[in-house]
Amino acid sequence: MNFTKMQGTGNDYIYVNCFEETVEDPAALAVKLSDRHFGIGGDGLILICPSDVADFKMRMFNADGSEGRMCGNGTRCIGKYVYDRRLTGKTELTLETLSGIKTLCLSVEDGTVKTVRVDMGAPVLRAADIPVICDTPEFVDQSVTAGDKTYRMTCVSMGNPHAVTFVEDVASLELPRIGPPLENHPMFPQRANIEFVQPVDNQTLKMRVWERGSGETLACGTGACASLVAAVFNGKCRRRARVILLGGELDIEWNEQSGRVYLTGPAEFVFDGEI
Ligand SMILES: N[C@H](CCC[C@H](N)C(=O)O)C(=O)O
Repeated sequence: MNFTKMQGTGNDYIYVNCFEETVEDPAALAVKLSDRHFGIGGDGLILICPSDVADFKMRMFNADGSEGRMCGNGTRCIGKYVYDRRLTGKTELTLETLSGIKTLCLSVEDGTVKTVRVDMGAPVLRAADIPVICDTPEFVDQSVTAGDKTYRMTCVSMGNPHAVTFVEDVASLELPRIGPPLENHPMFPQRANIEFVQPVDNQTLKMRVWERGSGETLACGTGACASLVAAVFNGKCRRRARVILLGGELDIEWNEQSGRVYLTGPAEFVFDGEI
């Protein structure tokens, strides 16, 4: 089977073109191939599939084999893949995901995609829809105790669940220790992606992420969107900001008129291979 390794701000996935390949058990394949010692190595597996309702369809699997409902960095890489590999000549695409149809706008230079702007849709804050188990309609700036610590968290869904907490210094955090108790907290019946955000100024956020099913990744597109929304809700930044991640930078805008979040960033090929 042919595969392509790609990365968006360091969030690296193994991509399989399911117009040409058939993947019988994607969950098991994601676990096997994501292993950075015994497999190809990646944050998970992404299938590029035909769609009856959009130009293409994405299925995304975390490194633990769980299927995610949306992947911002992954959508940008799919945009680059399908344009550069001539599966389409369009620079405005629709992509079917488990969290609805997303629109991608490809910026092309010298015949290849450099950056992609993704309409990520409107954020969801209703607790029951994230989902978060709590006794309030939304979960904004409320306490969560996990392990030996209590955090002030704001929960947002971008089609997948996120819990955002604001910190003084992201660099000092030990995510492998503090991430799992939050990811698996009983208040998150479907687990959650956990973002640690250090506001730099009202247009710049630093962020690290402990991802549901993949652990710490160098970037998380949906997490950057959730972080921006949470920062606006908590009065920590304007509706458009640069999010600085370990793997690079993303431009996130929560548009006031439309209420929709836009994610803009790079996408890169790493290598092609066959297994
Ligand atoms: N890295 C992805 C998010 C993966 C989310 C996944 N960990 C889950 O929701 O289970 C992104 O760029 O949006």
